[in-house]
Amino acid sequence: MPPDSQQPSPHSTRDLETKKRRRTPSPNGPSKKHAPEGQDDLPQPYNAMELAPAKKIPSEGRKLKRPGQRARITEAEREAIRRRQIEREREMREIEERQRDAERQRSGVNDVVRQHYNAVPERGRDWRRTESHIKGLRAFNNWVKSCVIQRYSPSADFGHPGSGGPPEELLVLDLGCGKGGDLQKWTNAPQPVQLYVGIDTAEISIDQAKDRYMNMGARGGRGRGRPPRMDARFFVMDCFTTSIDQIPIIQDVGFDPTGTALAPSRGFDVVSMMFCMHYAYESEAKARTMLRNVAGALKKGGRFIGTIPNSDVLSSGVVEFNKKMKEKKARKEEKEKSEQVGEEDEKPTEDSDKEEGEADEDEEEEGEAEQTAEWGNRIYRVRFPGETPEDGVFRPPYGWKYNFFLDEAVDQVPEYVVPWEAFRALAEEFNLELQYHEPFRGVWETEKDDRELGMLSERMGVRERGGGPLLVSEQEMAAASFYLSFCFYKV
Ligand SMILES: C[S@@+](CC[C@H](N)C(=O)[O-])C[C@H]1O[C@@H](n2cnc3c(N)ncnc32)[C@H](O)[C@@H]1O
Repeated sequence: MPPDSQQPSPHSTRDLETKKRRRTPSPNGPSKKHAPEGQDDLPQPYNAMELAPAKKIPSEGRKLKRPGQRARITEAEREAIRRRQIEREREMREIEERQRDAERQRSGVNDVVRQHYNAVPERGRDWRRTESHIKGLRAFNNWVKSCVIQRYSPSADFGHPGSGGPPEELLVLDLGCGKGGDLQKWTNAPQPVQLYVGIDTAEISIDQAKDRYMNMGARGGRGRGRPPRMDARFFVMDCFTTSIDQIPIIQDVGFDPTGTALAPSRGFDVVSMMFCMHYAYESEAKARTMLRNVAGALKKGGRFIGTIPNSDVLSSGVVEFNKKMKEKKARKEEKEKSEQVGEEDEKPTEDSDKEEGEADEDEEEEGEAEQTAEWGNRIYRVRFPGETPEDGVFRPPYGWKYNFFLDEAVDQVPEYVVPWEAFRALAEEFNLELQYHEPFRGVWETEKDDRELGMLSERMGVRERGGGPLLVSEQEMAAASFYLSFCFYKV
């Protein structure tokens, strides 16, 4: 509803604001025309004029309603009125804040994530490659995703000399596909893709993915000037609370609703989850629904590939933080003890109470004792809102929320730790067997000298041409090192 709408909601801030203004006399006194005597507190139809700035009120309207009244109010009374007004405004702000909190609780984490991704602007390929502050990181992350697609999307018999005939084309399901950033990578996959199905909870991202697909042919690649050969379909759905078999094409390809069937003969060849699965680790129910969707959609021998934050990095971060806090606490206790001994030895005088700067130091230590684990650099930041395990073992393995910030991309969105070993064990329940697991830095080390992937890193702007230096700064590399890539096989 536009701000000047005729019918504000009875609870809207605008309405509260209007009431507030009616009760608070303008410094120029009330205008007869706009606030007739005795009607200040009566409900009145909303009138945009009432909100007009006080300077528009004509000068004769400045007369006080009861001359002399002002003189009867003492300074103390005026101060009390001012304080009551401040107090009322504070209460109002608290009520509004509580309403917003309740709304956030009702709509849940998924809505926060959905709204965040819907709001991220699509700034185009050229901007991402030239203007972005984190173009090195973007290029590196995209290159790692390409490596995983190139290495792990082909079926086991693809390219084998004895297989004969044209290669079977892949059916690919991309969960949390976002704005379709991987579409081009799939059209360049070694084994051709017949069908790509992209699902995401953010409806605006899905619209942008559709546009991207429609414009792909025109921009180049295999389908230069024509729509790409790969067929693509897009759907909006929360894949962590809902079974994706509600989507007809998922049923058509083949879906096992338990996700645990052995050797299913129908299904997708590949399910991909890039930078997305960690949102499912809010609860066991969500993680299980997510894996049921993944495993239920895969046929025997199908690959589950993806990238997620590396729980080893998160564990080391919290261990280091808790160690530091423990050392500080010990130092503080030690200091307090020695002060007590000192106090017993000599009677304190006012002067000997505190040395210069001592109070500040104490306050600083106390403040830090209340801190929660947080680290990062100019590009990325991780902050746990609550306590974290001293030994770095996230137990139980669900619901370990942290807020994540990534320059230009993710603004304090809640994410959840995916404790690697627990995830691997859960995946096994769905007959998903681990094939590959590599932190991003390791992907660089092992693939940078590969003939094709090395060349690709140059074309994508990860390193300079001719095997030149990395175009990814140290800070960007630290942010990239937060992630790992994986591949499971459906048995
Ligand atoms: C960091 S983006 C990654 C997008 C894409 N996979 C990529 O690599 O460019 C994370 C995506 O996960 C999606 N997502 C988060 N929770 C989801 C859910 N419950 N169901 C489906 N998608 C979800 C978000 O909307 C967002 O588009």
